[in-house]
Amino acid sequence: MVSCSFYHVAMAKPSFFKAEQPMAPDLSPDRTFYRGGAASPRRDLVFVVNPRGANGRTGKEWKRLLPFLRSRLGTDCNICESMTSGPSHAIDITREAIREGADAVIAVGGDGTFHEVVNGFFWAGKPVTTNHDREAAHSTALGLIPMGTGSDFARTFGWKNNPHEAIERIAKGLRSRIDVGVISRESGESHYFINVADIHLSAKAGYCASRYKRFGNLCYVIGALQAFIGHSNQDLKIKVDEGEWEIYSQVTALCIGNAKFFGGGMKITPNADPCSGNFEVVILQDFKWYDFIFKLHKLYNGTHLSVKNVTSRSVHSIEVEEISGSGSIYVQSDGEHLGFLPRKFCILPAAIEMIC
Ligand SMILES: Nc1ncnc2c1ncn2[C@@H]1O[C@H](COP(=O)(O)OP(=O)(O)OP(=O)(O)O)[C@@H](O)[C@H]1O
Repeated sequence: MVSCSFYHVAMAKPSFFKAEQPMAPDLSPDRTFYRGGAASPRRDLVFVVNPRGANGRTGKEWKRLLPFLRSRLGTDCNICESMTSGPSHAIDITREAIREGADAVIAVGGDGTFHEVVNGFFWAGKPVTTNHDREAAHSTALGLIPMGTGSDFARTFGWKNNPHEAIERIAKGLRSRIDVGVISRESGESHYFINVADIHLSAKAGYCASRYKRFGNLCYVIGALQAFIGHSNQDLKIKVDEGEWEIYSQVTALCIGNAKFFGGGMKITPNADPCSGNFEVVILQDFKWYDFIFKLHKLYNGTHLSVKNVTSRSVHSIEVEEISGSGSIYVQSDGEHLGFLPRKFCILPAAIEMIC
């Protein structure tokens, strides 16, 4: 059972705050939570809110949203809110909520916050599970109230940055199992992603864009322009589905899609489907700066796969190494800077149950 009122995770200050009205009188204080059970169906929903998301708009909008959230979900659910205090805090909150048996952990913010919540579903290479033995069959669902700058993951499902619609989805409670990507390297921890991981120019553009989030979606344009400075296409070594190494010459960007959109609405991997058990890998080769001017509209509407020097393939795993040995080829996942090549990307089919 999640104790919503004062709950401590790795930090000194409480992480969950009860954001609901008093408990219904017919429920005993030491009640057990069984998802979907007939006896006591009150569910613990933990909302992980990034108050700094979308340049601070998420925090303000969340405050306005709470009364509606309470009235729509508070009758059947215990609503716990937890504000993130900085980068990576959402990971700790999520792990703790799952261990305590939360029915769902719902990210409130953009793709970065959602990405951290997804990473909180795993620890030391394995899914996090509840501490309560009696709830061995229990699994915590993942939810999203998109309120970010780009909110790219939500676009694959056709969801808008509309919190009221998101709350209706949570109230309906429909769930589907979706795939998650895992990124590894020879040394170091695994890292998880749910939307798109990408390499080289686009990853560098994302890294640059993150410094200009105060300009809203314009940050992606500024980031792309900045990334072009000093950019050169690179030959990369690629191994797909544990096959032979192949060389792709003059790669501009390599994108691994579990879902379709990145960079604030660019439909980069248009055939990706988070329920398919595969990634779609799209590789752009030998692009010049003017190609982006003439082909940008195709990248946005997802019709770029027929363009010269663009290839697409469906894969379960892909390893990517650079040939030049510069150690400076950017990697990002879900819009978050991850470091530099080499990396291996594998799909974990149906890894998480998601509120859809
Ligand atoms: N309290 C906080 N203060 C500062 N940064 C935070 C805080 N909590 C979380 N963060 C960081 O803010 C980053 C961006 O947040 P988020 O993704 O929610 O919004 P966004 O960047 O505006 O949206 P999008 O990623 O969809 O473009 C996250 O990666 C997270 O690490």
